[in-house]
Amino acid sequence: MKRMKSSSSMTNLLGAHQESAEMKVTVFGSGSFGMAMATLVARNGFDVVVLTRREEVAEGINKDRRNPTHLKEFLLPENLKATTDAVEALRGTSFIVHCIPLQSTKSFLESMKDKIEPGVPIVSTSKGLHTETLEMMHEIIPNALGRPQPVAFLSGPTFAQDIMANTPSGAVLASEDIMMSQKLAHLFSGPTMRVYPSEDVIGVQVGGALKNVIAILAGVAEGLGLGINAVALLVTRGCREMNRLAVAMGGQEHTMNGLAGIGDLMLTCLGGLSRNKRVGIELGRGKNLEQVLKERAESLQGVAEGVATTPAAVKLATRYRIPTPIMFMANRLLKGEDDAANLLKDMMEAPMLDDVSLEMEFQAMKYW
Ligand SMILES: NC(=O)C1=CN([C@@H]2O[C@H](COP(=O)(O)OP(=O)(O)OC[C@H]3O[C@@H](n4cnc5c(N)ncnc54)[C@H](O)[C@@H]3O)[C@@H](O)[C@H]2O)C=CC1
Ligand SMILES: O=C(CO)COP(=O)(O)O
Repeated sequence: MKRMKSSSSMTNLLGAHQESAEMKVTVFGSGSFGMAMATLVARNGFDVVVLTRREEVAEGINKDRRNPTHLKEFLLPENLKATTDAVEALRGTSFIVHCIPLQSTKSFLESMKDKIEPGVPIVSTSKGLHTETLEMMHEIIPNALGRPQPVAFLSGPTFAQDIMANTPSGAVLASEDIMMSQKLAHLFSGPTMRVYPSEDVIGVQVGGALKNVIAILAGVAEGLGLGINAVALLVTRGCREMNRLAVAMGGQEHTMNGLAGIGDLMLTCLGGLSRNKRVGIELGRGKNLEQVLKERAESLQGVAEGVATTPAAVKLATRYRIPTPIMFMANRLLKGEDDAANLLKDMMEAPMLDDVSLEMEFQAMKYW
């Protein structure tokens, strides 16, 4: 296919999809979401190259048009290729879609910093908070690269499998520059994907990170066999915690009421495909976290970002003095400090404090 000679600036993104056949997109990561994003933009006509760590994955994609480890039931578009060579993956690229788990992003990007052109936009799809530094992707990316880089954040209720199946989905794409959000949102949009541009970089990222924490507890309730009332109770009260913390951190309430907030929370907590909810289900059934994570790693079930995000979420809630008893419950459970049944009993017995100030509610929390 015909390529633009130099495609590293935002101006090259103007006019897509008309120019899509001339633009190359690089996707970092060949896991479930890397494959879904690569397929989505390939369907929009871009030449896509997936950067993978594994030769057999690159070979499967290039020769058989299937990823042998993730979503292998789906035949991939012909204009989607893969390589293990970062220089080849990035040569002449117009933008990058980053689909590497958040906790691994710093070391991954540090190793890539000399290979990524400073003007190439990176669209991050990673959902989480760094366990130790509490950073989000808008901090991790420039810190790892050691320079500013145009960045945007795509988040919403988008299970990889449904994107591959080409059923209707929607998401939000945020960057500090609304013009850039609009252009990039357009590149992901198509007959089965609506992407809404936003400037709320914080809200979009916090929504995607915290919904995974609540999803673990939704899974726990299901694993304990407590019924849908209990799940709805946890998810709704969890949503309130998520919104309050996001706003305290600088996110906008309307973002939390949209696809990147409640939309993703509903999908993850109530849909059947969530890895985070699955971790919770196993914990609710009595397995310990170590056992659950070992089994998931052995069967390549993919990252459950909520596990590493939960300790960071409670530290941020403490920093901002936001009462988040459900997130604290998740943290105690993951740390093995209490069992699920006890924690839920405590939650039901906690005093009703809805008509007091946030600070009084924060001080009245039991565990922290
Ligand atoms: N799977 C889904 O439905 C969705 C996932 N996401 C987010 O996308 C991100 C990626 O998720 P998935 O693709 O589902 O995870 P996954 O576990 O299926 O794949 C992760 C990929 O990253 C690679 N990777 C991990 N550590 C690496 C490192 N240090 N260096 C190089 N490559 C590394 C793995 O080899 C794998 O290809 C997560 O933050 C997730 O929350 C967002 C929306 C939907
Ligand atoms: O973020 C997701 C969908 O929007 C995927 O959720 P899980 O990571 O829990 O599978």
